[in-house]
Amino acid sequence: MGSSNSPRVAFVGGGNMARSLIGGLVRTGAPTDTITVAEPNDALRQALAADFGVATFADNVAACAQAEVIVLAVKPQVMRPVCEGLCGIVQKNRPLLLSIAAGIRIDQLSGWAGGGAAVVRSMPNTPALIGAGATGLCANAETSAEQRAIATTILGATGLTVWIDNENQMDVVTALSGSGPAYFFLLVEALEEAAVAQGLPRDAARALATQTALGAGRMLREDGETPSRLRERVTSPGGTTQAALDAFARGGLRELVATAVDAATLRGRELSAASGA
Ligand SMILES: NC(=O)C1=CN([C@@H]2O[C@H](COP(=O)(O)OP(=O)(O)OC[C@H]3O[C@@H](n4cnc5c(N)ncnc54)[C@H](OP(=O)(O)O)[C@@H]3O)[C@@H](O)[C@H]2O)C=CC1
Ligand SMILES: O=C(O)[C@@H]1CCC=N1
Repeated sequence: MGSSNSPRVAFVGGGNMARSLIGGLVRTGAPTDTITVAEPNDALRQALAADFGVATFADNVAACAQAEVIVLAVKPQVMRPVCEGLCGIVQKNRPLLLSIAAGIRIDQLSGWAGGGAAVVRSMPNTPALIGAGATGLCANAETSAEQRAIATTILGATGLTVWIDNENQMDVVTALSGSGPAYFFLLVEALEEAAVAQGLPRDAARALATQTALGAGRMLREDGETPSRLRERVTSPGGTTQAALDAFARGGLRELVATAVDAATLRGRELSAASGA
């Protein structure tokens, strides 16, 4: 962003994910007077105003009054009343609705806001906080090419963006990259515990596990080789890595990962079903 034609963006919900997206926008040069935030928590409002210089509101409609884009950044469980409360302003001004909520479908968002709205459903992740996010996005037919480009700019300010054509696949995106950081954190936790159990001091175990995760992640992105080829390069025949990988295989690691992703995908579908049509 960062020009006089930056769109006016209102965030509804000023929690963790909204903070990371606002930070990305401000870092990449969006004028702070184009950003407003609605957030019920007084302390959060004050922190957002102090940290980013954006205007904050306790009232959702007031925050969205001038917005060309409304970023819906509340929990899935409160999305319905939030959209219903914005119905009047959406029908009057026809802003783009840009949701980051897990599970909630485009037709639900549009219907709750009175119908006919341009809607982009997206799924960012917490590395957005440090500009290393990964976001899947999906638009409905009412969304113009210009609005898609705006959505790409907003989410792209925090990292990689990937457009998904089939909305049904957004629950898989949620299960993969939305929840995914937690899977890698869990693996690092488990590696640290295992090394401590073998006698390594905790500080050393955490530092080595953390740097190994970073190094492996950078190789995945920068080396150009497939994950399986990179794994093979570490694995000397009859060596230590092979012994560990055999133990993972005996424990059914791949099947367990598939079961976990399936559970997260199903949970996304349950979240939308629980909110009604
Ligand atoms: N955390 C993650 O890793 C990811 C989360 N998401 C999605 O992002 C969304 C937000 O998650 P996250 O930032 O973690 O959650 P947070 O709870 O940190 O943020 C949500 C904010 O919305 C506020 N809020 C509650 N009700 C309303 C309302 N009626 N109007 C306006 N604001 C309201 C909450 O206030 P209060 O706390 O006072 O209720 C809270 O500050 C969710 O839909 C989630 O599915 C997407 C990708 C990754
Ligand atoms: O756990 C959740 O439901 C949210 C969505 C993806 C990451 N956190």
